[in-house]
Amino acid sequence: MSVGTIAIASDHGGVELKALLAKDLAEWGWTVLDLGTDGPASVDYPDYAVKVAETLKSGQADRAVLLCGTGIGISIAANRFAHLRAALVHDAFGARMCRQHNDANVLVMGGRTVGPEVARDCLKIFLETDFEGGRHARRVGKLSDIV
Ligand SMILES: O=C(CO)[C@H](O)[C@H](O)COP(=O)(O)O
Repeated sequence: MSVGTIAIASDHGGVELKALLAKDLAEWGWTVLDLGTDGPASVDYPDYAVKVAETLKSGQADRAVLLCGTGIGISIAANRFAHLRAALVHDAFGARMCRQHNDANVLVMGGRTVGPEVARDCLKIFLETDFEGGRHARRVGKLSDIV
């Protein structure tokens, strides 16, 4: 039985890590919407942030994973959309805090900056950690006021 639906996308710099994480997600019971890219050919990371933004906007998924070489470009692109709170994460602490304090709905990592085991840990924590609300809800609410 599916535990939920999650979108995943990357440019060529994150495509190998995407394949590993998509497999993990399926094994953990998630329905995975793989929005590409599908191979090593060079592509442009903003296009994949747009795909994720559209997928979350439509309600087909309410969480996503985005990957590029460093995670930097694709997180910049994702955070141009008001309904995305994309967190570039490199370790377990960041993965936990982006959920507890920031209610991040997009986990971003770099295929060239984190190894598969760290990435897998971060993803698991991201999925299993709840938003704490309270004072953080006020601050996250203010993010929505920034146009
Ligand atoms: O990390 C990235 C953006 O932040 C890209 O994956 C990276 O810039 C792609 O580089 P190249 O075209 O040299 O493979």
